[in-house]
This record gives sequence, structure tokens and C-alpha cells, in this order.
Amino acid sequence: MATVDLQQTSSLTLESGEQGNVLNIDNDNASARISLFGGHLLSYINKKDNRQRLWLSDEAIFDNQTPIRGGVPICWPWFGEASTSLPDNSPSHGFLRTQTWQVEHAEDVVSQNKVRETKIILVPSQMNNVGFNTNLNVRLLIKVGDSLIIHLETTNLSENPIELSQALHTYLSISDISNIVIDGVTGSYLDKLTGISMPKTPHPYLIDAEVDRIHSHVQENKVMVIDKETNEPLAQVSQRGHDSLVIWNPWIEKSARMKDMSKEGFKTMLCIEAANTDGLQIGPKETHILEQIIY
Ligand SMILES: O=P(O)(O)OC[C@H]1O[C@@H](O)[C@H](O)[C@@H](O)[C@@H]1O
Repeated sequence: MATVDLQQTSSLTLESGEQGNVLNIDNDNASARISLFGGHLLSYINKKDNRQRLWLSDEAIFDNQTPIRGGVPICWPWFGEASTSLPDNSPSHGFLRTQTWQVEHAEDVVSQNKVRETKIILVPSQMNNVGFNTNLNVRLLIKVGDSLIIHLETTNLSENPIELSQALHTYLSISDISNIVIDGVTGSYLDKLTGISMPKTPHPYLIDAEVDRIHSHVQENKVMVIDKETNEPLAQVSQRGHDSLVIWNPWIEKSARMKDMSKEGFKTMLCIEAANTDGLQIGPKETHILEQIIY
């Protein structure tokens, strides 16, 4: 691939430091950081209130091998543990979050609503891995403006349908997990901790223990995390091209077992993941877009 001249995009710089190679974006509406290891968003600050929307672990490991804890990991072409048909030691959540990605395109643009934004397209440098031999093309389109738009595009280049699973594993930054309520998630869900399908999402939806849930029948497109005391929205996401939302917080004991999470880390994060967990079929020559927008 031809090298993209990043200097053409005035809102964008490439930094090489302790966190590896990171794209730094700073425009009129927002700032953001994207690691080229994993094509991984690390930070998004919307300048309308200067609040950080993404949570990044204080203990995240930046060694260009370990998946980064926090931000927006790209889970692809499987979500969660690898199927038994794949070789032993196939990594959890697929192999793209531990690939180096390249910039295919970068541009300062003005949106239809006349908002200045930075548009970036990233592609993984390698596609075949650990027995998952596909004829698939992946692109990650990111628009940083008065919202953060993320498109994970998968194109099936082959003559046959292909099945996969995937997620935009977004870690949202919140003030205090004991002080929030989730709005917009209802219906039945699979509790991954017990393996049991639960008929109803609790209302109000509070988090006061470990949660790992796949919500497959979410009616609302927009989901909000609201401060219980002030009623202010702390985070707002919407999604498209998904079959489920995954809600995850490891709570006290699981956090303590994780090498890249501090003891108190779980208190200020909540994952709301736009996902396809039920086997997404992509037809020959078709492109699928999984979108999440963070406001
Ligand atoms: O530690 P990892 O591989 O990044 O996964 C974190 C969590 O990711 C969530 O999506 C899964 O539902 C959890 O089961 C998992 O523990």
C-alpha cells in the first residue's frame, strides 16, 4: 500500500512514544488518540464539554503484543473464546486487536451538517492468522468530530458466504459505577457468567456486581449511561449492523485477577459493545458495516 502523507491532514500527527505508534487528532470539535497496534481508539474528548468518553486502564500494557485494556478493541473474526475448530491458543476476541494497522486514508473533512471532522481509514497489515483462512477484507473508518463514528467494514471477496462474529468492544469512561443507571437496554439476555438466558433485563438497570451479558433483543438504537443523582447523561452510544449489545464490568474479584487492571479500575468503566455474537453471514462480494457512534 502506498504510504499516506499524514502532513496533508492538519489535524493529525503521528507520535511514537511509550504507547507505541499513536495517531493524535485535534480539530475544532474533538481530540482523539488511535494506536496503530490493534487499530485501537485510546481516547476521545468532545470539546463541547471537554469530557473523556473512553476509559483506558492505568495498567494497560503497551508492548505491541498484549491487547490494550480499554478504549475500543476490535474483536474480529470471532467474539469471545475461539471455537474448538480453531487451533489451541487461538486468542480471545480474534486476532485483529493484536495486529499492526496502517493508515489507508486520512483527511480533514466538513460533514453534511457543516461540522469539521477528521476522517481516517485504517487497514490491518495482515489478514490470515491461526487457522482462520479467509478471503475477507477489513477496513476501519473513524470520524472524529462532534461525535466519534466508528465503522468496522468487512467485505467478503470470495464466491461463498462466510460466517463470523465481531464486536466494537467499547470501554466507556464513567464517574462511578455505583452511581449510574443504563437506559435503553431491555428484554431478555444471556448471562455469560451462568450460561442462563434471563427473560428480562432488570429495571432500573444498575451495576452492583460482575456483569457479562449478551442482550440480543435491544429495541432502542440509542443507549445512555445516566448519573443517578443528577440525571445527567454521562455517555451515549448508538449502533447499527449489530445483533446484540454486550454489557461487561469485571467488578472486584475478576479485576484483581487481571494483570492489566488496577484494583479500583472497574469503578470508572463500563463496556457497552456493539456486537454480532450469533454468527453473522456475509454473502459473496457483500460488505457488512458494524457501526457505533459515541456522542
Ligand atoms: O480479557 P479480554 O479478552 O479482553 O475480554 C474481556 C471481556 O470481554 C467481554 O466482551 C466478554 O463478554 C467477557 O467475557 C470478557 O471477559
